Order: sequence, then C-alpha cells, then structure tokens
Amino acid sequence: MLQQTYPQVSHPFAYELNKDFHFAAAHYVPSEKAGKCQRVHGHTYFANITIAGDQLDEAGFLVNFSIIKQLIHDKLDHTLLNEHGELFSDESSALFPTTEVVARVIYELIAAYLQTTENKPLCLQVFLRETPTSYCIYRPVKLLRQLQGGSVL
Ligand SMILES: Nc1nc2c(c(=O)[nH]1)N=C([C@H](O)[C@H](O)COP(=O)(O)OP(=O)(O)OP(=O)(O)O)CN2
Ligand SMILES: [Zn+2]
Repeated sequence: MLQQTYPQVSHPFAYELNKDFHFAAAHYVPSEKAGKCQRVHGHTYFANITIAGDQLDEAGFLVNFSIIKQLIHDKLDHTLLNEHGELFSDESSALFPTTEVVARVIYELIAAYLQTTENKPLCLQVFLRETPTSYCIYRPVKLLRQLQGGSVL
C-alpha cells in the first residue's frame, strides 16, 4: 500500500496508533449539486485511523490493528454504500455517502467499538481518501475540545 504521512492531531496521551487500510465500494450522491457523482460509480477508499490512550490491554495493545480494519472493511468492502440503510440514507444530506459523511460514519463505528473495550482508547481522527486528488478528515471536535480543557482525562 502507498505509504504517506497524515496531518497530526494534538492530544495529551502516551500512546497513539495509526491504522491504514483500504476498501473498494460504490456510491452515488443523490443531489443535483453532485453532477456526475449522482450516477453510481466506484472508488478504492484509503483510510487512516488515529487512536490514542494511556492504558494498554492485556495483550499490550492500545487496540488490535486488525480489529480496526475488520470493523470497516468487512462491512463496506465491495458494497454499494447507499444500500447500508443503517448507516446512510438518500433522504437526508447528513446521511448521503459523501466523503465527509463516510469519514464520520467510520469514526462512529470505531468509537462505538472502542467504548466496549477494557482500556477504552479514543479515536481522534479519520482520514479518508476517495480519489487520488480528494480526501476528507473527520475529527470529533467536541471530544477534542474536552481534551484541551482537561475534562476527559
Ligand atoms: N465535498 C465533496 N465534494 C465531492 C464529493 C464528496 O464526497 N464531497 N464527491 C464527489 C464525487 O463522488 C467524486 O467521487 C469525487 O469527485 P472529484 O474529486 O471531483 O473526482 P475527479 O476524479 O473528477 O477529480 P479530478 O479533479 O479530475 O482529480 C464530487 N465532489
Ligand atoms: Zn464518488
């Protein structure tokens, strides 16, 4: 896989891990503003996930790299994103599978999993590349502001 550096998110934690993975998926954006992207087309999405925390689990992991990939890859790879009715919807722009929304949904899926773990690390950034020239970064700003204010630690 292509190696690249990603924008850093500032945080106070001792450990930070990053997981790169990719998945192939089709989508369409059901808005006139999307032009040609209203038609079904496909991408190889490249994701980089940033997770941080102070505590390791009994395996010495912040979180198992392979689980982070599985959570997203097993669900979305070789699917039509618009058909995931539990994640996306053609009825509301907040749920159209744009790069922005897909990045946020990936964050939500990973954050929900991390809350079930014993050491509860935090997802701080999702970088999602949709094409060679287009990518989006989602950051949980409420959480990051709480971290800056010291109220999560
Ligand atoms: N803010 C967003 N704009 C666009 C999105 C999106 O998700 N968020 N999506 C699309 C299309 O789905 C398309 O997949 C990507 O568009 P674009 O970068 O324009 O792709 P091209 O390969 O045509 O771009 P080049 O400029 O030729 O590299 C559109 N906009
Ligand atoms: Zn697209």
